[in-house]
Amino acid sequence: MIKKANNIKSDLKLVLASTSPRREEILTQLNLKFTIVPSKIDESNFDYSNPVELVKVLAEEKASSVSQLVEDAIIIAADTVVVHNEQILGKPNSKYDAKKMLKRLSSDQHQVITGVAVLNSRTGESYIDYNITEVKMTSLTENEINNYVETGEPLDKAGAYAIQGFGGLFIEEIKGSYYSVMGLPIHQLAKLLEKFNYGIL
Ligand SMILES: Cc1cn([C@H]2C[C@H](O)[C@@H](COP(=O)(O)OP(=O)(O)OP(=O)(O)O)O2)c(=O)[nH]c1=O
Repeated sequence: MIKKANNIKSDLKLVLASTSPRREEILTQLNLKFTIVPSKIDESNFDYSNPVELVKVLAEEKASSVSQLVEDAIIIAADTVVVHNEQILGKPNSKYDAKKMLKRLSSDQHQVITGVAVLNSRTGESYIDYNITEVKMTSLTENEINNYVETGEPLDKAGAYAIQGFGGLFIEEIKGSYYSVMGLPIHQLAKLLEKFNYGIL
C-alpha cells in the first residue's frame, strides 16, 4: 500500500495522551509519527450531567495534564462515553456491570460521544471538538451477552462493547463516524491539527 507523506509545517512533535490501543491504531493508520504519554487524571471528579461538556472537558484535561510532562509538542487526547436515554455509560466496573449495560443497550438506539482535544504545549493554545454518533444495537439473548462478556472485550470499553471487535456483530446501523465510536473522531481531529500546521494529507 502506498502511503503519502504527511504535510507537516511544524517543528513540534506529536504526542498521543492515551493508553487506548484503539487510538494508537487509528493514528498509526493515518501514517502519523507520534509517541505515547498516558495521562493520569482522576475521571471521577467531573460533572456527569452533560455528556458533550463532559467528553470535551475530559479530553482537554487529559491533554493539559500531559502538557506538563512534554515540552514543544502537539498533544492529542480524547474521551468517549455512551449515552442511553440521557444517561451516561462509561466503562463497566465488572462482568456483572458489563452484562447490565449490554442488556440495557440491547434492541435500542444509543449515542456514542467522543471529545477530542489538541493542545500546543509550547504556547498553551488548545482546541476541542466532539462527535455524536447514533448507534442501533440488535436484540441480544442472555446467552450472547454471557458469551460476549466472557471474551473480556467489553471490560475496558465505554458501553461495554467494541464496534471494532466481536461487538461489531451486534451493531445493526450507525449514523455518524465509526472511528469516533472506536474512540477518535478523525474528521474533527484533522481539522484541529490543521490549526497547528499539521496536515495529515
Ligand atoms: C463504544 C466503544 C468504545 N470503545 C473504547 C474507546 C475508549 O478507549 C474507551 C472509553 O474510555 P476513555 O476513557 O475514552 O479512554 P481510555 O481510558 O480507554 O483511554 P485514555 O483515557 O488513556 O485515552 O472505550 C471502543 O474501543 N469501541 C467501542 O465501540
